[in-house]
Amino acid sequence: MSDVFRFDIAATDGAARTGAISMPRGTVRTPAFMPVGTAGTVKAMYLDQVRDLGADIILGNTYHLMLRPGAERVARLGGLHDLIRWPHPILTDSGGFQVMSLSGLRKLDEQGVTFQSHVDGSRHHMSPERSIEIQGLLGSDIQMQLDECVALPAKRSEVERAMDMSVRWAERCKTAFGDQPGKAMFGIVQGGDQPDLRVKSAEALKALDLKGYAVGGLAVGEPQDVMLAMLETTCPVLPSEKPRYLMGVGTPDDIIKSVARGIDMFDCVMPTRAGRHGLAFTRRGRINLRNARHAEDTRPLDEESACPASRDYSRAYLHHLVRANEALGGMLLTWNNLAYYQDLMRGIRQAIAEGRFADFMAETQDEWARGDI
Ligand SMILES: CNc1nc2cc3c(=O)[nH]c(N)nc3c(CCO)c2[nH]1
Repeated sequence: MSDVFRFDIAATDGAARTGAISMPRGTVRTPAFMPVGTAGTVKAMYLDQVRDLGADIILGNTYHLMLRPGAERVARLGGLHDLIRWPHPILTDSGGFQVMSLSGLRKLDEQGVTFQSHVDGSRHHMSPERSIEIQGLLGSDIQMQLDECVALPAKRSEVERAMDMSVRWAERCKTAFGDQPGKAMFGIVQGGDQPDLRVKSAEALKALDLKGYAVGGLAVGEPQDVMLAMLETTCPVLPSEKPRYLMGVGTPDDIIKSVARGIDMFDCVMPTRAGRHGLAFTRRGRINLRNARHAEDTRPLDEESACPASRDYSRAYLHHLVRANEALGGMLLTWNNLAYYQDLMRGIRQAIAEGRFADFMAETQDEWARGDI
C-alpha cells in the first residue's frame, strides 16, 4: 500500500466540494459522514454492515480506548484495525473533549489534562505528546491534536485562553507526530463564537502547514445560526486544498448546510444514539417509534430504501421492539439511521459533482418539511 495521504477535490458547487482523501488503508469519499465507534465498536452494528452502507472511515476515541482496553494493550494485539476487524481508515479524536465531558476530577493546564477515569476512578495525565503517542499505538490513520473545547456560552477571555493554548498544543502535537507517511495529524480550530478568535486560530494553524483541519468548539449548545456563522468565518481562512472536518455535527440539516459552507467531513453520535432510543431518521424527517400511533402501522420506514431495516420491517414491529426494550429495536433503528446518513452523503456528493447542490438542498429540505408520512 502506498504511503501517501492526499486530498483531491473532484468538483465544487459554490463553497461545497466533493472529492476523496486517499490513504494507504483506503479512500474516503467526501463529503463524508464518519460513524462513531467510540470504544472500538459502532454500537449495535457489525462493522461489515457499516461498511456495506457506504462508510469509508469510522471514528475511535483516545479517551475511551486508553482507559479500556489500554493503548499499549491494543498495540500488543496488533492495533485497532486488526482488533476490531476494520481494515479501512480510522480517525481518532484526541481525548480532550471526552475528558471534559466524561471524566471526574479533571484539571487542565499548559502541560495537559489530568483526570479520573469514569471507568474505575484511576487517575491519568494526558499531555499533547501522550495523546499523539496513544493514537499512534492504536494505529490511527488520522490523528487529532489535543485541544481544549469550551462549552458555549462562555466569557470571551475563557474562549481566548483556550484557543491560544490549543494552538500551542497543535505545535507540540505536530512535533510529536513527526513524519508518518500515509497518515495525518489534523489541527483543530477553536475560538468559540468569536469571529476574530476563529480567524486568529485558523491563521495560526494554517501556518503549521498541517494535512487537514477540523473546526472544533461547535455543536456545544450554540444555536445553528451561530455555528453556521462561525463556518462562514473560518472556512475561507483555511487552505482550500486541505480537508475540513466539522467535529460532532450533526443533524441532516446541520450537515447539508455545513457542506454548503465548505465542510468535507462530519462525525456525530446522533444516528447511532437516537437509534438506540427509538428514533428513526427518514427522508421525511424523524419518527419516534415509541409513539402509540405506530402500533398497527404495517408500513416500513422507507419502502424505497436498499437497507433491510428500513424496507422489510413494519413500524408496528419496530414500535413493539422499542416499547419492549428489545435489543433488536436499537439494532434495526441504528441500521436504518446509518443507512439514511450514508444515503444523504451519497446524494450530496452526486449533487455537487453534477452542479445541482442548491436544488438538492431545497428538495431535501422540502421532503423533511413534508413531515412524517
Ligand atoms: C457533539 N458535539 C461535539 N462538539 C465537539 C467539539 C470537539 C472539539 O472542539 N475538539 C475535539 N477534540 N472533539 C470535539 C468533539 C468530539 C468529536 O465528535 C465534539 N463533539
